[in-house]
Amino acid sequence: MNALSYPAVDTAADAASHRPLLDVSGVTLQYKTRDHLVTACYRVDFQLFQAERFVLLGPSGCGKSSLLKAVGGFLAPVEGAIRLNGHAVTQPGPDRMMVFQEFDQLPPWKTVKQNVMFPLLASGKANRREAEEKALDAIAKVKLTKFANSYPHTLSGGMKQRVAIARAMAMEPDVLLMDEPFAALDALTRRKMQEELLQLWDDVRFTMLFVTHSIEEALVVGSRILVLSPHPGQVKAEVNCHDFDLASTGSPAFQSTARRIHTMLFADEVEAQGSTGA
Ligand SMILES: Nc1ncnc2c1ncn2[C@@H]1O[C@H](COP(=O)(O)OP(=O)(O)OP(=O)(O)O)[C@@H](O)[C@H]1O
Repeated sequence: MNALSYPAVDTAADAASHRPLLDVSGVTLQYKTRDHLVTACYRVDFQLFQAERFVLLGPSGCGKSSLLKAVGGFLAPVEGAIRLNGHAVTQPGPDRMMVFQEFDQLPPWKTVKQNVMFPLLASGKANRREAEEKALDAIAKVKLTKFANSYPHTLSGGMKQRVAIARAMAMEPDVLLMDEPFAALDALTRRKMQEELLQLWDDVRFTMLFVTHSIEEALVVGSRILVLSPHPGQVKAEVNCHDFDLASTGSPAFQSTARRIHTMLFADEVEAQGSTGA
């Protein structure tokens, strides 16, 4: 921990009374390829509490997506443990729903409503009537009621991402996992989606683990940020940023925190280049 580190909760008493929803402890993730063993991240620790908006921030290749996959149960740690509600994560489950960057994550032959209903039905979480009710409710929350019977190819990129968010939210997961969900959108739409996500959070108070490599996006959408070093990712610091939103991007406090994170990431890049002789 360094000067940018803050406690997750205000007092030791608070800490004792709050069990983390998600506990990632000493997690190392690796990929075995035919020729190499790639270490994606090394001994990463973080804890996520109910209704937090927790952001994994770091340069390309530092293992952010890999960490999200591991929390999703798609990639097993070679070292350390991941616990959700005190239980070891060993496989994917409906308690963790993922939203990806890609616009083609929605089957094109299903309407918006059918897309949102699908995981509810496939997981057995709801019967058809309940699934329809939950789907329409989630679709209304992302302001797409008028498009409930439209097909994905008739929607804009931003609208497709709202459907993907509605589909995940309808499952009422313990944690919503978001892998750079707005990265492929144009700047204005991205900003609008960040605003809508924060409104949705105000309304529903879900728990979110959000991956980005944009410092500004991390500060806007997050309540807490885990800053990771370059490949293989290691925890650099935790930054408390729950006071920031889109309205504060021009404020001196926002700008100075953004600069401090930038310096931290950039210093790492220089170190990494130095160590490889680049
Ligand atoms: N399926 C895979 N097989 C082998 N190596 C992989 C695989 N997926 C990721 N990696 C490697 O693991 C490291 C971490 O990748 P990861 O995608 O988790 O990083 P990231 O921080 O999400 O990057 P980006 O911001 O570019 O998406 C990288 O070196 C990457 O090349």
